[in-house]
Amino acid sequence: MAADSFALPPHPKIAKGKKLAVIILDGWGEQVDDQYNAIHVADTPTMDSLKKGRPDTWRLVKAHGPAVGLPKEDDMGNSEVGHNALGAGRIFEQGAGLVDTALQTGKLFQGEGFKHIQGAFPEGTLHLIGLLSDGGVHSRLDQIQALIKGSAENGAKRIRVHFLTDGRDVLDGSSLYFVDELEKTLKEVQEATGSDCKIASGGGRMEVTMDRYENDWNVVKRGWDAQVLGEAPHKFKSATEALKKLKEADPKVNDQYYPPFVIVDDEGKAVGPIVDGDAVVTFNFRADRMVMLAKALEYEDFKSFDRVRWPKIRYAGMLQYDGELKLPAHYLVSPPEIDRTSGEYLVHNGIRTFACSETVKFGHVTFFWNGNRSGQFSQELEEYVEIPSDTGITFNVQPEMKAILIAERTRDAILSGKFDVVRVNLPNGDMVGHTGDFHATVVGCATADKAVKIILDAIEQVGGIFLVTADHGNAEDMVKRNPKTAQPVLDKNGQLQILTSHTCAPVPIAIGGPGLPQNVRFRKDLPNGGLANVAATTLNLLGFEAPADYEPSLVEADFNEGEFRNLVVDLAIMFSHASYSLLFSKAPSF
Ligand SMILES: O=C(O)[C@H](O)COP(=O)(O)O
Ligand SMILES: [Mn+2]
Ligand SMILES: [Mn+2]
Repeated sequence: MAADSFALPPHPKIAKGKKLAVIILDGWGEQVDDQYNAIHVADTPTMDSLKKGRPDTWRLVKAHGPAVGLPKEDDMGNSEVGHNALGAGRIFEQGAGLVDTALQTGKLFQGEGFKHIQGAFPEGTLHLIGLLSDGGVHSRLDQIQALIKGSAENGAKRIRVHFLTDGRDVLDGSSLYFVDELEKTLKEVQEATGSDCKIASGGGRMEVTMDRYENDWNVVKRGWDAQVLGEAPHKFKSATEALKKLKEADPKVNDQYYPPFVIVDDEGKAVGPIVDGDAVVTFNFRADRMVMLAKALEYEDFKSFDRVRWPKIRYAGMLQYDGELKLPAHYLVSPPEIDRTSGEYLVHNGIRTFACSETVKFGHVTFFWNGNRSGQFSQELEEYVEIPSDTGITFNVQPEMKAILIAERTRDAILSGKFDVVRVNLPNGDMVGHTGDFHATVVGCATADKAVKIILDAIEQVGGIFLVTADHGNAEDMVKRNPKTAQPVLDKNGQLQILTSHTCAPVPIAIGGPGLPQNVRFRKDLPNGGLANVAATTLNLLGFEAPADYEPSLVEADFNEGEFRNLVVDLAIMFSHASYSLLFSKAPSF
């Protein structure tokens, strides 16, 4: 597309020139207000004040299922699809659905990526690495099963699976079930095709491999040692034995945090290290938590940790994870082509942008926001600030996270006058919510609310506009519920089942600030509005018309500000004429 076609016409009724703050509360949905809703229990005066009695400037938007490009209505939202929709202003079919289609049509096994790995099948082993659950956020069990089956049918003679247990997008403790299902599939495929299929290593997703945004390379190194080198502090004969024994040894260990382990044969030898001539597929479709491993597997020049051995392999991602870096070079399914994001439009229209979060969410307001593209569109017009996250602790230990620092940096950016728009992600509701620690999540939500206040105060000072929303639910529901009655479900011991995952709840969106023109309010004719409608909304608030193919803006302006000012002046003149006429007992002459 030619650069000038990025030029956006001015909005006919909303003037340019007001500073805009776009605040994303990560994992902050709207749900029944009971004692399991950490947002409800938390002290959140700022968010409460944006809602109460403000139907024109507060509403809910959809953040799950097809509204954000996911295959099914019961697919909970997540950060990738949520921020993609927020930034791109359109709904793209996301990785989950694209992989489904490629598997159903069989195209996955005919594409360039599969042909690439197939080259290793005659002599080498096919290794499959990724998250084992049916969460549907990073990967899905049924896709992994289809991939194993299809690979064996298409020539893979030896398959080794290196899995990561979940407990974050699904209930903690469910990993035993998923391992069982995986073992069944491996056995079935082995019997049906004669391929030698085994689990080779494992570990919990937060402890092994699935770090993101380079927060802690040790996580990836622990995985590398187990998956590639076949070395880990724990060795077992089977994955089921591993999960059971590790839990017995340390009852506090949970699915998210299992230490790395390798599966060994009767001689104690690892059954599946990755060696020269092998093929590797990282089967997560979601990018953020696979990029670091992809770099370790793919880059010759790599210094983030000592790989000890860098095997010469044929590697493919389930998808290409980074369109800008072209990482990895080979992939089984083409990623959604998220183009012409709102960030790109802004730089073409001279808007100066500040984006900020802490490491664990930094890529959300940059990489995901920009359509899974690393780097800035413009060095001159954009500044991206990353506040280092805590490492080596779970976020319930420090539930305040870096929210106040993010807010203070953003406040300073607003007051500096150097930016037209700031966008931030406040991580607490999500990151602390994922720990399942209710009280810590309450503290996290209260902190996020304080951070919102800091940013809103700065907007007040500069006469600007704010837009506060969220990317999906999490902290508003911390227990598993019966879908019909909404009552909490107890486990067989009569205990509440803690919900560590996201939800399908809608999320709030609020606009305001002294710069919000009095003629602007939320439309009432978009009851099904979702996150993809937010980009056009922000462009409007900056005084631009949104691109024609963007999902419609959530705001309407019933007359323009100039008209509004004229009306006020006319009324004032009328009033003074009337007073004058009355004073001199003459009939008003207008
Ligand atoms: O990766 C994670 O932390 C979870 O699977 C999903 O959380 P997010 O979508 O909020 O990042
Ligand atoms: Mn999120
Ligand atoms: Mn999350």
